Amino acid sequence: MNHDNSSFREKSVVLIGFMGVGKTTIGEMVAKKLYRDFIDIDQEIEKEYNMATSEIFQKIGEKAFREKEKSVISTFSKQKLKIISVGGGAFLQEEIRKVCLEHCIVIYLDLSWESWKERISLIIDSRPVLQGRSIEEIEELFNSRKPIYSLHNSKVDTDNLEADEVADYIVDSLKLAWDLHEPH
Ligand SMILES: Nc1ncnc2c1ncn2[C@@H]1O[C@H](COP(=O)(O)OP(=O)(O)OP(=O)(O)O)[C@@H](O)[C@H]1O
Ligand SMILES: O=C(O)C1=C[C@@H](O)[C@@H](O)[C@H](O)C1
Ligand SMILES: [Mg+2]
Repeated sequence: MNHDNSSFREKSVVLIGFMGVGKTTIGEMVAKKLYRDFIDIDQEIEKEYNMATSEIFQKIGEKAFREKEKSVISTFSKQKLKIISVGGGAFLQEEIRKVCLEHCIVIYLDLSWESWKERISLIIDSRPVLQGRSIEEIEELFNSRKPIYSLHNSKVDTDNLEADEVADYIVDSLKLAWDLHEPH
């Protein structure tokens, strides 16, 4: 049941999915195409602490990062007309799942393990959760995280798609959904 009275068209859009699936890259493109503000939750947290995520994990700890993640998402998800990329671990927290699903359109970016593996070198240095883990352990983490992303309004299979193709697909899907929800 939807408890949010704001019109469907004004709802913010939240992108979820495992680290490196492209939430930040694609979210920024979607925001540009729709003339909306883009909010990247990891970047908001980094701005608040004036530190990179790895440094926050090291100096302040993951627990504090997760608390901040919850409060930042809680604030932005209640605002209208935003395109929001959350961190890959955000949906581990029930309160975050709840607030996003209640106020926003949640889109899950899915990617197969085979395709994801090819991208690891691009992200390993800036993702503390991946550091010190073997590839087998990362695959286990990848699979164990899947159920948390199963709560969403829409899923996009991004295998074999360039980031801008995924962004175009999301924009087209949103426009269709907005038209369908238009009062007649
Ligand atoms: N569809 C795509 N095809 C190829 N490369 C991509 C695609 N989407 C993103 N990338 C690349 O993968 C890397 C990770 O992307 P990005 O930072 O957007 O992931 P993310 O989902 O925001 O990760 P995190 O949850 O850790 O914030 C970037 O180098 C980006 O250029
Ligand atoms: O998947 C995760 O647990 C994380 C993903 C990144 O977006 C950051 O939020 C942080 O590195 C943790
Ligand atoms: Mg990101």
